Amino acid sequence: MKTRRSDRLVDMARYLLEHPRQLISLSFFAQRYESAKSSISEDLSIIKRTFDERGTGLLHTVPGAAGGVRFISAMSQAEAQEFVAGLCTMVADATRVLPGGYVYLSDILGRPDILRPAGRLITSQYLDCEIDAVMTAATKGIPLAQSVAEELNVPFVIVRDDAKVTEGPMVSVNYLTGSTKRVEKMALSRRSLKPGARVLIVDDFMKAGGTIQGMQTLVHEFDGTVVGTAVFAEGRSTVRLLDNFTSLLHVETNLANGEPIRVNPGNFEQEIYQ
Ligand SMILES: O=P(O)(O)OC[C@H]1C[C@H](OP(=O)(O)OP(=O)(O)O)[C@H](O)[C@@H]1O
Repeated sequence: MKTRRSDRLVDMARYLLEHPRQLISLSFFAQRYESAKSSISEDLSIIKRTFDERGTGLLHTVPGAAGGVRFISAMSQAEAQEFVAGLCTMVADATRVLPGGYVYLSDILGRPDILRPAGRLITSQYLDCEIDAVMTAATKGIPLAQSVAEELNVPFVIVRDDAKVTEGPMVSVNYLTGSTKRVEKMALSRRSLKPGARVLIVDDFMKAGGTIQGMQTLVHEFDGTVVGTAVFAEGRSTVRLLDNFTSLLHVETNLANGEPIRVNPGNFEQEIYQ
């Protein structure tokens, strides 16, 4: 039975949002709603206009017989600025300061209402990048990595600080923790990444960057490519082992003027879209 336009628009928008970065042919929608391709094409124009006006994300059209449409999850500049301003206020709490320049974030990174927009904002930094997997280090980076992976519609892989029998054969690397100048080990199951995988590295917090650097080394052990590195927050550190990364927040503690904590927007690209 032919589906009315109003019903098609609601269901089509939901389907697109639930299948980000997947190319979906007009024939698929035409069969799903028993409607003509010309009607589907008009439907998609309405959805694209609304998504653009509301900052929902991008709807790319791929022309040709093998073409279709692809929804790209993204966050508009206005929404990003408002979201990060709220995070700055939330994190700028002296009781969050931990020894060694770390900050307690686990409550914030356990909230779906924060993880979802944080995943969209991080994803927005890589709109034109092809990404096969998200990589994070156990444990605190896992919720954020899952959110980013969901917005990219790709798997996320978890690097551990020790080999596990239950992970099968593993690839391990040693890395220098900049903060404590100790040599540490991290390992990833051989099954986790295909050779040549394009990987986005995500973590909750970066201080010296040793953990991130270790994950970058691991990606190269799989002959992979590091597409980018994104952290929820970067702390200040006398040692900084890498400088090419994206952060949502910049956190300073133990400030010279006796201020317990200062939180500002990180270095994420604000001119995302719109
Ligand atoms: O930039 P660096 O100096 O390497 O520090 C950032 C590390 C340290 C901390 O993890 P831990 O608290 O060590 O481990 P877990 O996430 O398992 O709690 C954080 O989650 C980052 O992964």
